[in-house]
Parts: sequence; C-alpha cells; structure tokens
Amino acid sequence: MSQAPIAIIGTGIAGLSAARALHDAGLPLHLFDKSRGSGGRMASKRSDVGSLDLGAQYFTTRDRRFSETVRQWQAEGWVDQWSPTLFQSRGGQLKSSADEQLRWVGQPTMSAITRGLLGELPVTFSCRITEVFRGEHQWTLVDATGTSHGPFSHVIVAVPAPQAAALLSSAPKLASAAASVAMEPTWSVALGFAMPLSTTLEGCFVQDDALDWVARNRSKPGRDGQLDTWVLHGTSEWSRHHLDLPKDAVIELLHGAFAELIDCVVPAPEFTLAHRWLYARPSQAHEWNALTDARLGLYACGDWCLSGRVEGAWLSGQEAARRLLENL
Ligand SMILES: Cc1cc2nc3c(=O)[nH]c(=O)nc-3n(C[C@H](O)[C@H](O)[C@H](O)COP(=O)(O)OP(=O)(O)OC[C@H]3O[C@@H](n4cnc5c(N)ncnc54)[C@H](O)[C@@H]3O)c2cc1C
Ligand SMILES: NC(=O)C1=CN([C@@H]2O[C@H](COP(=O)(O)OP(=O)(O)OC[C@H]3O[C@@H](n4cnc5c(N)ncnc54)[C@H](O)[C@@H]3O)[C@@H](O)[C@H]2O)CC=C1
Repeated sequence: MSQAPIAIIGTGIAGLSAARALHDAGLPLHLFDKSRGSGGRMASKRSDVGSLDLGAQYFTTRDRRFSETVRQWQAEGWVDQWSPTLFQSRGGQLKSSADEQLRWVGQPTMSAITRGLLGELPVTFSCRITEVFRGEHQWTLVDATGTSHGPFSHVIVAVPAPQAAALLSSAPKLASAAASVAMEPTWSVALGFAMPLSTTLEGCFVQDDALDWVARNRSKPGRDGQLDTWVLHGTSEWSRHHLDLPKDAVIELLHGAFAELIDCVVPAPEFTLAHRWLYARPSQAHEWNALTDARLGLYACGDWCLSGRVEGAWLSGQEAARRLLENL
C-alpha cells in the first residue's frame, strides 16, 4: 500500500516552508488553503492599479539558515532587495531616518515567494478546513462544505493561532497553547494618486495615534501600475478601536492622518482600497519554534510560535518539518 500523504493546512510562508522540507525529504503531502491562492499575510492583492502589498511589507533576515535560503530565492529571481528612502514620524515630527538594514521583498510581487515555493506541490484552494480528527491510525479533515479529505499520516496546522486552536482539538495541550496567543488586527489602506506625490519619502515608521507604517508601493522592485500607489497601516490599537468601522470611513481617517504626516500636498486619491487583517500579528513573541504531539502525529507552526515576522514563520515551518521527520 502506498504511504498516506501528510496534510498541511495553510499555504502561508510557514506551511510552505514545512511543505518544501518534507517534499525534499521525499514524503508525499497535500496542502489546503481557504483562500484562492497562496501567501496568506504575505500575499499581494491584485487590483485595478496593479499588485499591492497590503500585508507584509518587506522582511529582514537574522537567522543564518533563513539568510542562506533568501539568497537562493534571490538566485531563483523570486526576491530582490528594497532600499527605500526611510523616514520616521514621532509626535507629528517627520524626519529622515536612513539606516543600513538589508530589506527584502518578493518580486515582481510579494506573492512570488510562496508561489515559487508551492511550485507543483498538490494543493486544494478555496477549502476551509473546519475539523481535523484521528481514526485508529490515520487522520481525516473535514471542510466547511462537509466534504471529507484523507486519509493522512500526519497533519501540520499552519494557520494563525486563534484559527489553529479549533483545528488542534485532538491534542488539548496544543489547542490550549494556541488559544493562549492573542493576535492583534491591522487595518491596511491603499491610495493611488494620478500625479506622483512631491516627496522623496518611500517608507516611514510612524509613532502617532493612527498610523504605524507608510510605504510607496511603487518604489519596490518590479512593481507596475500607472498611479503613484501608497500603502498605509494603522497601529494595532487604532485598528482594534476601529475594527468594525466601514471601509470608506477607515480610508478617510487614514488618508487624513497620511496627509497630516507627509511633507507635501495630498490630493484626493483616484483609487482606494481597504483590507482588515483580523489576525495580523501576535501580541507578543514566543520561543516555541513549533508545537508537537509526536505520538498523534499532529504539529502546528506559524509566525505566532516565534517572532511574528516572515522569518519567524519560515523558521517555524522548518522546525515542524524537522520534528515530524525525526519522529517517523
Ligand atoms: C499588515 C501586515 C503587515 C506585516 N508586515 C510585515 C513586515 O513588514 N515584515 C515581516 O517580517 N512580517 C510582516 N507581517 C507578518 C507576516 O506577514 C507574517 O508573520 C507571516 O506572513 C505569517 O505567515 P504564516 O504562514 O505563519 O501565516 P499566514 O500567512 O496567515 O498563513 C496562514 C494561511 O492559512 C490559511 N487558513 C487559515 N485558516 C484556514 C483553514 N481553516 N483552512 C484552510 N486554510 C486556512 C490562510 O488563508 C492563510 O493562507 C505583516 C503582517 C500583516 C498582516
Ligand atoms: N502591521 C502588522 O500587522 C505587522 C507589522 N510588522 C512590521 O514588520 C516589520 C518587520 O520587522 P523587522 O524585520 O524587525 O524589520 P526592521 O528591522 O526594519 O524594523 C523593526 C522596527 O525597528 C524600527 N526601525 C527599523 N528601522 C528604522 C529606521 N530606519 N528608523 C526608525 N525606526 C526604525 C521600527 O520601529 C520597526 O518597526 C516591523 O516594522 C513590524 O512592525 C510585523 C508583523 C505584523
């Protein structure tokens, strides 16, 4: 009998990091994602004005293994360095804030990375898994339409902590660890201007009431589009307080905060878009690497097991795969 595949729920960077490691070790697997494509919080959004990075803006590398992997991605042409003209704003004071940090982005869109990692791996999109249960020896998944998928030898849950908790109920310790992680929301708004704004600013770390970050999307390598597009992120606190505000109102408020922050005239935008990330980032970092129930063959990974950044998510996926391989 051929070996049952491993199920991986989530095609964000954590799930795909685990998937690549297991595939490279020769194991069969199948990925599931509730979205129509891969990337999760690293996905770029296609829009009428080109692709927009509404989630992860860039990433840095501190871990040697991740640095080496990113160099391989660069050789594949999936990533490039982004060296924006950086500013910071505190208490309404905008000032230049150049630094030496190496920052990476997917190119020509952020999604290029997870799309590259996914390659030809078997995947089912638009499939929200609602239940994960174990029979005598193997696992079955059930999706939101009631359809069953399986059998699987092992399951890796690679979704944000609050969503993971429900899928980990077969291993109560894992479920309660995931349930203990609070995740903060982020409102993300894109603005597109017909005339380029008259500023050198391309990225800005903000410490004010509403805004946390501002970026000139078009300044990233390979981005297309005719408009001068900008992405604005609300702070966790502001986003939480305005969680249920209609998108138009969020756009108006963050547009206003942007106009106050930046050192040039900001006209009415030609294009606007708002996206609410409910589970944008864990409220604190953990040092779990990944969660494991080796006896059952159930694993969990994601940014919330480590640093709440792209690098942490990738490392967590590697660790889930390593532990699974160790326990075969
Ligand atoms: C606004 C914003 C800005 C950010 N900026 C940065 C940054 O500049 N630098 C940085 O390093 N990090 C940044 N991050 C964080 C970074 O995006 C994340 O740490 C990382 O992408 C998380 O990857 P992941 O694989 O753990 O989770 P995710 O990317 O969330 O992937 C989980 C996947 O699981 C799927 N899923 C969820 N539930 C189910 C289910 N029941 N069934 C099937 N599929 C399911 C989702 O659709 C998703 O594709 C940012 C995040 C946000 C939201
Ligand atoms: N909005 C969201 O939901 C999320 C945003 N995330 C952001 O993603 C970024 C990734 O973090 P790292 O990889 O550590 O990146 P990084 O080293 O560029 O930035 C880390 C933090 O250092 C500060 N900082 C760095 N450079 C400067 C500068 N030149 N001037 C002023 N302040 C500076 C700034 O506060 C920034 O948030 C951070 O900015 C996070 O805040 C991470 C996860 C979620």
